[in-house]
Amino acid sequence: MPFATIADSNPIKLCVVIVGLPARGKSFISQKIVRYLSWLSIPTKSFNCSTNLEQILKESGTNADDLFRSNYASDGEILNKTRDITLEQILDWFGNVAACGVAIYDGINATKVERDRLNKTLQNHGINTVFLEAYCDDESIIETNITDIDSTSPEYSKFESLQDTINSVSNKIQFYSKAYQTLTTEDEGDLSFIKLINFSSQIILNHIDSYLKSRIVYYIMNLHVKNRYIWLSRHGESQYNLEGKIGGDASLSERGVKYSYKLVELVNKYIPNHDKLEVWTSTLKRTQQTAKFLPYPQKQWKALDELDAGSCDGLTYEEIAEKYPDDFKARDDNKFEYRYPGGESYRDVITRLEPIIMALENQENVLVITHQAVLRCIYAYFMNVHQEESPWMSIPLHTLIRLEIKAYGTQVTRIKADIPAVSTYKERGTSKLGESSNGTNIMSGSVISGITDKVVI
Ligand SMILES: O=P(O)(O)OC[C@H]1O[C@@](CO)(OP(=O)(O)O)[C@@H](O)[C@@H]1O
Repeated sequence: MPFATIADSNPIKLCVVIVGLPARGKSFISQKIVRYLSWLSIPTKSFNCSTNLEQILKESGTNADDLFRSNYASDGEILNKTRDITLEQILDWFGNVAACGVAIYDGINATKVERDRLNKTLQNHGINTVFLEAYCDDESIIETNITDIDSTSPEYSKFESLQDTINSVSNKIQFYSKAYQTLTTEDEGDLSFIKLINFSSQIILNHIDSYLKSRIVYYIMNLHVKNRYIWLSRHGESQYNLEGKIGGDASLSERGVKYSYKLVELVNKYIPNHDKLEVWTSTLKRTQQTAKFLPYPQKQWKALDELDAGSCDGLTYEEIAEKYPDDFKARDDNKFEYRYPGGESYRDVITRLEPIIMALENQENVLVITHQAVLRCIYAYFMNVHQEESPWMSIPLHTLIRLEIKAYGTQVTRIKADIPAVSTYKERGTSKLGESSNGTNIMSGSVISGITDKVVI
């Protein structure tokens, strides 16, 4: 029986209704919440009003410029239809796909009347609501958002120049601004809401009445939009890796020690501002020995320790297959959920990694040196990898991984250290480990920029 997660302890239907003028970072926040909650195994989906609006405009042959040059009418036919469709999609999702979970209504939701109506309808369908306003009057943030939208948002890819995007967004801002009412406790004190002022420099909370809502608040408080890098590495090859054994607290092999020296070089060469670097390791010897020569502040986190293999700790995969064939098969069948007797599953690791993710969202210039399973979980969060796939990803030894985190996507670059190491990768259906990597493949010793394992929103 797995440990309960916040998904299990909150079997509720929640709709996060986003409020805010264009270029306030609404879609960025929506997508981040989707990614965070999905990573925690909570069914979550974002429903985007402007995608629906575009479709309706197309079908009705209406020119978007004409609409946005007119006066805003809350009950105008096109806007009403857009809201109805978005709401229908959400009700349909809760009705047919997710018995419980979180829907994000990603729209402008400009007026008190519109919000009131939405709140009542959702309540009538047994759906709990929290409004999340992205309020911003700092022109520099708005300008940065427009530039980001121009380079990354599919909605604006049709425009040829940044100036076209600026014009289009400015028209929309003018259109909605005339009617826009910000959330206040005086006017809408009955609503449950989160108001972010100038991203998260100030936050107002009203009736945050459930654990799930407070998790969302805490998460958003840790977000920032600055482009930045996060650096990841497994420890150098360990004695246990050489012997094909899992778990334990072994020291580095000779080649592992070489990697710990090489890592200093790689950091100097590839990490900009490395003088301000912070190094995080687990509490296990092999990660600390790998960090030994790095002259930066170091933090040890118990949460970064390798997945606990329980009664299989210290065995090779072949020994596990022989001694515990049922367990061996059960793990191959569902590696994400399988928990070693007396140990952990990938799901358990994700639960304990939550504080690490919060801290990483809040920070830049961090090098995390940890283990195969833990890195898969961290990587899955940043790269939006599905939970069934994540335990099977290849995270080779002696490789520095750079995650370039941007508002609407993450790009991965792998830097191979050119020091041979065994492979610790076991494919599904076999107890044998993969081919040993001799460090001379095409990636060795060079930076492969632009290897985008996956670009996510
Ligand atoms: O989930 P799988 O693929 O077994 O990978 C996790 C295993 O990786 C290992 C190596 O085989 O991690 P580590 O990075 O700590 O060396 C084991 O200790 C651990 O049990």
